[in-house]
Amino acid sequence: MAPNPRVVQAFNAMKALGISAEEVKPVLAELLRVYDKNWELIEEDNYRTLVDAYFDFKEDKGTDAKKKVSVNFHARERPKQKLHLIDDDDDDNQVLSTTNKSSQKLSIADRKTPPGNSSQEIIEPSQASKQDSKPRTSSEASHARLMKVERVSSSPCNAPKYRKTYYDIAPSSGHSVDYEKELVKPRTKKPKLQTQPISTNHDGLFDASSSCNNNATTSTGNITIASSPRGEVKLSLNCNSALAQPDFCNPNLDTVMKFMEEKYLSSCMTQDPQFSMVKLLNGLCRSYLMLGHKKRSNFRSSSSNLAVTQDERSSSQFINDITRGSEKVKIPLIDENGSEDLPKFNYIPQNIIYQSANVNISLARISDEGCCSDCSGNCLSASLPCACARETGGEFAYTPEGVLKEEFLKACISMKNEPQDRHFVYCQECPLEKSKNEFMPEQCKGHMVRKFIKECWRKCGCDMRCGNRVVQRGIRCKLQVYMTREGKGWGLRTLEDLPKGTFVCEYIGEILTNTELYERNVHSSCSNDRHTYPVTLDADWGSEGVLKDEEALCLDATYNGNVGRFINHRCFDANLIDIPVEVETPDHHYYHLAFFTTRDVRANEELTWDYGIDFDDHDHPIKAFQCSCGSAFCGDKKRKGNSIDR
Ligand SMILES: C[S@@+](CC[C@H](N)C(=O)[O-])C[C@H]1O[C@@H](n2cnc3c(N)ncnc32)[C@H](O)[C@@H]1O
Repeated sequence: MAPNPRVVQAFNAMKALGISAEEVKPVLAELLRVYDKNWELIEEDNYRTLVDAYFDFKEDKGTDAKKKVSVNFHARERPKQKLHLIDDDDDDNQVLSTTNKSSQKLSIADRKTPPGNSSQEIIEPSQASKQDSKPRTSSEASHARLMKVERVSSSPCNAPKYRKTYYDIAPSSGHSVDYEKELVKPRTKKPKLQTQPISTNHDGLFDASSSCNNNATTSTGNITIASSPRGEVKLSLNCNSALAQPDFCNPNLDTVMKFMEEKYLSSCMTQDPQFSMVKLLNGLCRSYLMLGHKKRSNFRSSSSNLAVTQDERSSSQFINDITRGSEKVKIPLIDENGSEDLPKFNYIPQNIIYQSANVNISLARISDEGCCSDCSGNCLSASLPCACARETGGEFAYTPEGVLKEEFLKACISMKNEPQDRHFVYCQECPLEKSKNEFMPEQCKGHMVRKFIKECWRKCGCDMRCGNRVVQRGIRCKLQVYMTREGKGWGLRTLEDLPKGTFVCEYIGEILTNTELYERNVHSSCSNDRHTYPVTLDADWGSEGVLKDEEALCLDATYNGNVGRFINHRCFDANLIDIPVEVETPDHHYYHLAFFTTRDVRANEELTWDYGIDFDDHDHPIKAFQCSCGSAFCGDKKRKGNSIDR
């Protein structure tokens, strides 16, 4: 009978690797039995399954130890650039040092992990053939392979254990130097893996731009990705002592994976259109380092599904990104004392209508005079300001650098801090008063006239990079939510210097009618929540006749909001100012409320804005609180001081 051509081909493929048909035969027979004669599974990836099974078989039989295949990722002679195959003429049994001491890198074969160094590898593990289950299809088979991620170190702080992977790691030769291990090179022509070192910066950040950095033995933490032409992929994370502090222990790999899944798979991939592998690997590095720096990490889901890391010794709490990937920047939260409950709210990057608010967004409502359809590119670089600058007196509010123009900012600040009588308008029927007493409303107490910014929008001819589109492009600054020391609860600070006039964030929340807010407040008045989060959108209230209920709006960030909900109040000299911004609605019943810096703000300063509240007004939607803003101009302090004097 003519031999089965598939068998012949398999033998030929193995022969090319220096393995004889005699040796392959029993392995192939066993594979055919396990895979129900599914040749595709055996043939895919250039007979990878067969090769793996062969080596497993050899090892299980405990034949010649010298034939063990080992793969060296940390060799001193790490290939500096692209992939090579191991030279056929390489000496058998050549001993390679796995770790360059000066590089501080460790092989997974190291029995002892020196303090401050760690290495774990995520390796596509051994073939499914080693498992009992029989995959039915090729995709099931590869899925099975991918899903199984072996942990090199079984428990944090323990020395990594040897384990079988689809490449065996030769046992230590009993070298007396902890950092050095010997690996026996294969006698066979097993292709050497291509290693491509990818540097990380000192935050443990994966740096794609430096992925061509050939210096694989640099002492900075890095990720090494190795692959061979046969498709084997090995990802090795290295953290050096500069990154790992004394309390660093290898985090449990399952924990890192779970953390990654919660953080990235649920947020980045589903919500972030900018999701990329670089981001994911960045996250992996960060997560690994972060979790490693904690003696013990646990995950608990608050109502907002945020992954919280707690350090049990210092009881500090840390959330890597409260936005869950919904902003362009991550916004971490930290509570150094771990004394407070975590904020319970749902992060939303854009306002959302709760129920009855009438927010009429339609292109038809934007007149041709209300947009710049003839513009293109960047409106700020046109010789004459376009129609969108009309709202701000024929001049754009922004500079080409993207900050607010000095004069515009100055005017906004002075209207807020030194309001003149002419800066107030009075409603015929004030929605605020009406919600308090529908049948016998009191007289309107007045609403401050506000200067608006008007940004270009969808009907305009310019593009998204137009300098007159700042707020709509979202948060760009590095911010952090932290627990204040003055008893104000959570606060927001900047992690970088911010020039005067910089856009920081919007105040985002549910869009409620004033009546809805009032009812919400009545219902929640018995709750113990000491903080309140509403903002009235009353910039235009006095200028029209009588507003309908669904036109008198506010934003409530109590249950749904963005980072703006954490900005605390400061009397008079706050470093942020809230400015109304018209984007998609030409009427000013609804608008965006954007925060800009009032001066240069240094990194780590708390960001504050003046809520404009009257501490004597107990009916104000923002519940009165004892102000600890620390400002020399604190209205609450003055008020108390006066009442004591009296
Ligand atoms: C919009 S929230 C600000 C974030 C809030 N601190 C938190 O922990 O969620 C407003 C609440 O913060 C508190 N707050 C803000 N500024 C304050 C200040 N200067 N002094 C004391 N409490 C303040 C008040 O309880 C107020 O109702």
